[in-house]
Amino acid sequence: MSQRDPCIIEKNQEDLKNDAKIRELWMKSICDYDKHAKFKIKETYDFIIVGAGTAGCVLARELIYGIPNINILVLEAGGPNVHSNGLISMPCTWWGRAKQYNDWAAQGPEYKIWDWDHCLEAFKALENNSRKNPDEKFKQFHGFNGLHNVQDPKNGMYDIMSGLIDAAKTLGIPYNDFNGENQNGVGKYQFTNENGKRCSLADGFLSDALKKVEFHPGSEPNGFGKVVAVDVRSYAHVLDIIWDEENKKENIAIGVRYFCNGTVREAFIAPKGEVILCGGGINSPQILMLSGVGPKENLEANNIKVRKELPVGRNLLDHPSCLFAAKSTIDKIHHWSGGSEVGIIHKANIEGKIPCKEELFDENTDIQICAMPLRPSLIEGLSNIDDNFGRIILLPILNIPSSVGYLELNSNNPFDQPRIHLNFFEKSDDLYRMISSLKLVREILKQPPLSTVYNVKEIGINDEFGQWSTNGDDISDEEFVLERGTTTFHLSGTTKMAPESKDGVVNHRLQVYGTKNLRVVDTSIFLYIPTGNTNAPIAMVAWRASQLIVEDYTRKNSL
Ligand SMILES: Cc1cc2nc3c(=O)[nH]c(=O)nc-3n(C[C@H](O)[C@H](O)[C@H](O)COP(=O)(O)OP(=O)(O)OC[C@H]3O[C@@H](n4cnc5c(N)ncnc54)[C@H](O)[C@@H]3O)c2cc1C
Repeated sequence: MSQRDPCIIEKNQEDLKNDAKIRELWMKSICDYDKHAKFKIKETYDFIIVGAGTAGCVLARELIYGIPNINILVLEAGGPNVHSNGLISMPCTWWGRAKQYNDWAAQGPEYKIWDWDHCLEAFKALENNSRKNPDEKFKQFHGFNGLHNVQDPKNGMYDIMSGLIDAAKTLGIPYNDFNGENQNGVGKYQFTNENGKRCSLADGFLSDALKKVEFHPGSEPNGFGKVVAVDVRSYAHVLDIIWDEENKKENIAIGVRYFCNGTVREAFIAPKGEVILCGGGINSPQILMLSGVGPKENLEANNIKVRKELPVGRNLLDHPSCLFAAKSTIDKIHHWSGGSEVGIIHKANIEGKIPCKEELFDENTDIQICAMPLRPSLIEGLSNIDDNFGRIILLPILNIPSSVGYLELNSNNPFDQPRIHLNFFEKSDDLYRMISSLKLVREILKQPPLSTVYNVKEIGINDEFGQWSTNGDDISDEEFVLERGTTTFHLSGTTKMAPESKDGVVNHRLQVYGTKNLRVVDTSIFLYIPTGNTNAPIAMVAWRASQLIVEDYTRKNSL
């Protein structure tokens, strides 16, 4: 990848202005928003999918091809895929892991549909891995015919990244291809890439879903026909769920209210249809709570009538991380690869010490360190860094955090962000494990060839992306972690899939307890946060969910 194209930068700035304008319009109109207003347009669909992120795109594609003669409405609060900015197109890593799925399945016999065998089948169905000459072991864990492109780095790797691998090996960290059976060790990532650009699920799945358009004339002489297609609306912000007021006790979802083009609209589902929330770990719980499904206290405090009391917004999970930088005075980094080329996955020491040999070989890993080369002067937003040296960025991520957060409504305004309490490092073992990983990072940087050939020197930990603390001497590791620890954007767990008696919000088929025609399919449903990046696991969940929805729809139709 060469320097950022000035046209792209200009376009991004234009997009940002538009976003601000749209938001301003939303805020103005929402002040006048009257829930009892008469709506002019009545739209009916078999499925309404809320959110065209990872899960929503997979689901739209799998449902439109999986069930004959249906139409689907996808409502997306953000802009169309083509408006995504340059940063979103950067390549980055793909990583999924197996073990925890059997824990999901262990919750009861009905949860067996989520055991590792079922999940692996779904992972493979999604993936189109372009590895040349994959061996049998690799084939066991990867798919080659799906719509989600996964590649090895196209142009090889920077020498300094090979140096990092050698330095890690010097410390006794084993080399491993961690996209296979075991995750511990140092190795190279694969990317969700096509032609050097990050390939989203919208590129693979939503584009394919949009290709299916059929018209079926009505059977009666003057009967209406039906368009079989996926209708995607961008800048369409879902406000809440419309319930069947004639059967109040049953909490039957019949549609959604959404805001688009300056007005509040309604869309409805056909009698056997469903509303499927794919708004992500923050917004799906928010929509549920705005619709009266959630913790009684928080709903009542915001003047929302409680329809079903459930612990929505609890169990907020994320992977805390600390961005750590080292500078090489050897001028060998000419551009930003834009992705984590190398990873080190290890078990941390619970007392905050450098992990010992046994821990480095332990397959029960709890830390992932992503490493990438970076030349700040080439990156928009980092121009405040006045030197022109190359850097290695190392990002230790706590893959199995003990601390759990929660979110709650700030108000009943759908455009008001919920209050998010991440509670990072609340449990001391999280803090010590992160400190252990930082110490390991420092040890790696001291090893040859990093210390010899590349003259690598630690700079410190990131402060709001770009301002590095001077070095590790003037601030303790504990302060480093507590002050600079940040999100990895893997927010999950807020409508967890578990029995209702165990604080679940959705059942094993992802249906919201105490409601009808309503599911959640996104990272909110994770019981435990996956021990790795979340994009592939949630795509997998959406693929599995599509099978469950097809089964249920077929069953309803045969009655
Ligand atoms: C900056 C960043 C970098 C990341 N990098 C990686 C990575 O390298 N590897 C990895 O595996 N994971 C990565 N992730 C995490 C990954 O993107 C998420 O885990 C994944 O996208 C979650 O999928 P989802 O379907 O649950 O939600 P999302 O993909 O977030 O989709 C939710 C969609 O719903 C829409 N929406 C929300 N509210 C409403 C509403 N009220 N009405 C209508 N639409 C609504 C949103 O606009 C969004 O499009 C990254 C995340 C971020 C933010």
